[in-house]
Amino acid sequence: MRKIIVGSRRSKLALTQTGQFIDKLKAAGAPFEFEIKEIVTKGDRIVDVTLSKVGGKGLFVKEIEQALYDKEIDFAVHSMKDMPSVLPEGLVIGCIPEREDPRDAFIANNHVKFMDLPVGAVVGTSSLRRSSQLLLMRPDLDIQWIRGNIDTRLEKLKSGDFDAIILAAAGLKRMGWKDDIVTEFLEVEDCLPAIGQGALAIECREDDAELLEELVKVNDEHTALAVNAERQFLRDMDGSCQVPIAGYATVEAGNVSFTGLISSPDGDVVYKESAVHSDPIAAGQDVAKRISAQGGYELIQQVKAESNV
Ligand SMILES: NCc1[nH]cc(CCC(=O)O)c1CC(=O)O
Repeated sequence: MRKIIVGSRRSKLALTQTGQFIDKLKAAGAPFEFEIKEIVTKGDRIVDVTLSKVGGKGLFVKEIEQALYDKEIDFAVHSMKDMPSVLPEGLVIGCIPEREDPRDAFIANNHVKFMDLPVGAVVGTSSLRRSSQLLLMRPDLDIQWIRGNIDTRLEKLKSGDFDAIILAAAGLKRMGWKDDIVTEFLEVEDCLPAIGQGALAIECREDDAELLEELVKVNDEHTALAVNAERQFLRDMDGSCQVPIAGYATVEAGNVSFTGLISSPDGDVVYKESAVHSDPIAAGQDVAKRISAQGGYELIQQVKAESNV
């Protein structure tokens, strides 16, 4: 029996996601043995500065992709939202399993609801996408950067450094946290998720036919269509971490409904558009085109030039 080496980051969430995906493959009857190989990425080593300052998406995947090239691993389980919009030559997303909850979770001390937070309350997030959308609803809030894994962030909340924090619902749920620790799930209409949020990307070599044949058995059609629309938007907008970018698609009766958002880092300028198409690529492109026509693309180029990426 072929032994498949699975690459994973070392964080608890990454290892949990990887273990859960391997269980799914086994349940689908994949005729392999599995071994997990832990890989430390640049994103894991940088803990003292805001990630958006040190260079965009890809921080969590580069070393893992090198290990795929070097055949040290056979596939890797990534959070889709950490994946750059274009994959390097020779590597593919072998499948996209069913998506977890795509929403952001708002967690406050004493379970004070978001709109009931006192004026000037301190909210912890290290995502420009989240901060710009939260400030649209509550311009008075004091957004402070927070880093670390889920446990660390919950600890910092409890210690009183923050009145509230925002975490992806998917991470919490995969780690087995019950809904009752969440004060409220932010609806996608109010806080549009990161592109691919809640979904996983299973990345492998494109010539590994034997593995690909098993991976497609746990592909989720609806999730894959939705993520294709979202990532087309990401590609067309030339997104990077410096610019708040969000997007979320759903699939119903063969149609993909996609909403995309771009905003200035301070959240003062926001472009948000939706489109429905049977083709996910067309849905992503349509929204990108409309946002670009309003000035969204220039906004991205301007922010990039200012930050020298
Ligand atoms: N930004 C880091 C990150 N990358 C993936 C997840 C987990 C959620 C997911 O799979 O979308 C998280 C944590 C978070 O944003 O709270």
